[in-house]
Amino acid sequence: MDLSLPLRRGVVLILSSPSGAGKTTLTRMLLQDRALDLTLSISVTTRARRSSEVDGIHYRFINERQFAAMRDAGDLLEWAEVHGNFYGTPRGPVEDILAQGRDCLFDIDYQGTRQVREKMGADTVTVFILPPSMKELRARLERRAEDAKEAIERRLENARKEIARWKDYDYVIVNDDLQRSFDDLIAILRAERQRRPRREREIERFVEKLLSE
Ligand SMILES: Nc1ncnc2c1ncn2[C@@H]1O[C@H](COP(=O)(O)OP(=O)(O)OP(=O)(O)O)[C@@H](O)[C@H]1O
Ligand SMILES: Nc1nc2c(ncn2[C@@H]2O[C@H](COP(=O)(O)O)[C@@H](O)[C@H]2O)c(=O)[nH]1
Repeated sequence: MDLSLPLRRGVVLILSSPSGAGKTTLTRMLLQDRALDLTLSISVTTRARRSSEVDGIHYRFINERQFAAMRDAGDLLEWAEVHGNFYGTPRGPVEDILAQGRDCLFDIDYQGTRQVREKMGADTVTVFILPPSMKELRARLERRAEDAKEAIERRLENARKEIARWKDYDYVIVNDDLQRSFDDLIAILRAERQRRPRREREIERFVEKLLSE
């Protein structure tokens, strides 16, 4: 057995939703729970920074020329144009996290989800977050008050197309009660971490020792 390899395969946990359904809020809750030991994949984007966002923590904010250079150099694991801006996942940090057998959390759209699933296969676990109603989705975007009125309208127009992708996902959560949605996410993560193919090396080693008794 190669002792340099991690005992467990890391989970590639992807959250997607229409804008305003709550995936960023849930992502932050997951990251705040240190015991879960999740690491966020920090995307690059050409979108303007919101007042509540910090460069390097929520996104790396770059211009279109820098984005094209990363994409053309093969430095992005996936990328997509979403609501008129470019977004992408830098490849290096994700590979480092998974090589350590640790889990990586992604907040990306359905186009990126498809690309990551194609590349990472069975390591991928995908969760789609739905709003309880379209009225509440609008209310959340307006209450958040981080985007211009036109940007909110554009996001709401795109929401119907995005919601139609729910069948592409392994799990679907209707984010009505935030705490219940969070609990559901933790249940999904715990169960996925226990799946036998992810723990093959760990269990193999244990059984070897068990049978040698
Ligand atoms: N279950 C919930 N009940 C009430 N408000 C919520 C709930 N979940 C999230 N919110 C609020 O809704 C707003 C939008 O949430 P959030 O920013 O997490 O959405 P998002 O899906 O990440 O959107 P985007 O794709 O635009 O980043 C925030 O103000 C957040 O506090
Ligand atoms: N395909 C990708 N989609 C991404 C990435 N980072 C974020 N996103 C998605 O974009 C929209 C809008 O996000 P916002 O922060 O501007 O509200 C949302 O659906 C995100 O999930 C990425 O690297 N790749």
